[in-house]
Amino acid sequence: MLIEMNDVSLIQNQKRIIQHLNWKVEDGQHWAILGLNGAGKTTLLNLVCGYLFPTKGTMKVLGKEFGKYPLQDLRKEIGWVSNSLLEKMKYHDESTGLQIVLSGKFASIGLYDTPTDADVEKASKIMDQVGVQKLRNQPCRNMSQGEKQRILIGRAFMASPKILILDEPCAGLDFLSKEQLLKTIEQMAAHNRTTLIYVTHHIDEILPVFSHTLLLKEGNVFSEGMTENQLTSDKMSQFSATAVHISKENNRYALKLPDDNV
Ligand SMILES: Nc1ncnc2c1ncn2[C@@H]1O[C@H](COP(=O)(O)OP(=O)(O)OP(=O)(O)O)[C@@H](O)[C@H]1O
Repeated sequence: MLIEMNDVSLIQNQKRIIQHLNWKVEDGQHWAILGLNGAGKTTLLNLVCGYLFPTKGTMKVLGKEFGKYPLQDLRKEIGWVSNSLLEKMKYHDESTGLQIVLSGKFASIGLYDTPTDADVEKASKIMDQVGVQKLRNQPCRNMSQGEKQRILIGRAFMASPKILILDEPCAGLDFLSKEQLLKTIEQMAAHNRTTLIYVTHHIDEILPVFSHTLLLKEGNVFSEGMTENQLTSDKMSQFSATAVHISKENNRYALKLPDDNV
């Protein structure tokens, strides 16, 4: 079991942000977390990475109970690609694609340590998988946002994490860059043993590789389980308190609102 949360609640500033949450992630699964703004997605990720502690309930991540194991060691096994990481790339404008990917081994963003030949070989292989070999010697300042996202995903794989959190990776990407990034994510899932947790507001980003989906609402699990049982018109209408229609074509989900609900 990779993540095990039992009746977890989190209260901050007198506000109950997470309420009686139960969630289990097993080896070999890939999860999507879908929630509207303010549902508690970021808070849930902060709990998983040990940046926040449950007020009530118990949780284990990678089999380790919180408070009984050094968090530093645990965090090395969890990658987190987020917008704030993308922001930090601004301070490494001169670093090349290869340097950024390599730096994942040392949990830094720029490269301050000397990599071995084996590290460079591993980084090169990852860059092939992520489709960014052409950015090997290109400084970050010349990269598009979509290219930076793929470089950051490559950087995360450099540490061979057991869990990789992809926190709204398609936010701000144009439709072509988004499709390219989704393809990259699918490929990485096929080539690595890392469990992916993909956080999003949009159901069209939930690719077939995400076997399981958690619908998070008001800090609670609205529903969870096999993706095809979550992304149905009935369930999504209840979830969003709006009549919505879900369709699936070429293995991709789409959501449509009736005209009078817009
Ligand atoms: N420290 C805090 N004190 C009080 N309330 C907080 C605190 N941190 C978050 N919240 C509230 O908890 C709720 C969940 O926030 P969170 O950022 O986890 O949601 P989210 O699902 O990630 O949202 P978004 O999709 O908009 O990024 C929000 O209503 C937020 O205002």
